Amino acid sequence: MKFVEYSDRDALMLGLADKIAGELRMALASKDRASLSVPGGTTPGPVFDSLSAVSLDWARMDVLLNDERWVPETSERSNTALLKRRLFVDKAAAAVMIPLYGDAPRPEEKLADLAQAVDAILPLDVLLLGMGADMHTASIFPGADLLSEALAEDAPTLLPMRAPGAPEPRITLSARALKSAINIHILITGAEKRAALERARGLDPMEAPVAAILPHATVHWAA
Ligand SMILES: O=C1O[C@H](COP(=O)(O)O)[C@@H](O)[C@H](O)[C@H]1O
Repeated sequence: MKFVEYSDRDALMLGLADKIAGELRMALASKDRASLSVPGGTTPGPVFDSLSAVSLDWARMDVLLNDERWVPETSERSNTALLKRRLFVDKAAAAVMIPLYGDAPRPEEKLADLAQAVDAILPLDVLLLGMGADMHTASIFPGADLLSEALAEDAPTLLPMRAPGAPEPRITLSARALKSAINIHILITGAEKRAALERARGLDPMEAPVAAILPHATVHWAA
């Protein structure tokens, strides 16, 4: 694992957006289309704000979430709605969104269709992940019903997920799909998540799911 500490959160968000933009530019220089997967939640909004204003050939970009809460876009918990509000604006509005939600009561009903579109763009060129203080990443939670399936080396690309700490069903990229990304970054802020990260480094992914990704990732942190 690589660890980069920034002087403050503004420097973190700007520096990380710049790093990601550079990696996307590199990817677009050598092929027709490139891909970016991003987290939802409360942390990455400022990175999206910066990225959305970057001059890139966004029309050649496929963008998807790492995971989604199984709620419609009208819900304030919808990661898709966050992405549309903060990333798919300005220059980045030209990017193609690969959805992780479909209108059905349960994720299982849409899983095959959603997975087919994600499989078509793997491996991801750039993966940005978040992490919860409980050491979950994407929607791979400690104690989740399909945790061992999501961590398996032969895991499917997408899994439905239900966990004690998650109020609604989720859909998530598996650890296999995440780890296959070419450039992997994890964004965390604050003392609580820094301590959780240190704890996760010594734990098995069944206890600390983010540990499955850490050896492949650069972690970006500011207090
Ligand atoms: O529920 C989620 O949580 C994690 C962490 O979110 P944060 O609010 O602590 O930044 C996020 O990475 C994930 O995509 C999201 O669905």
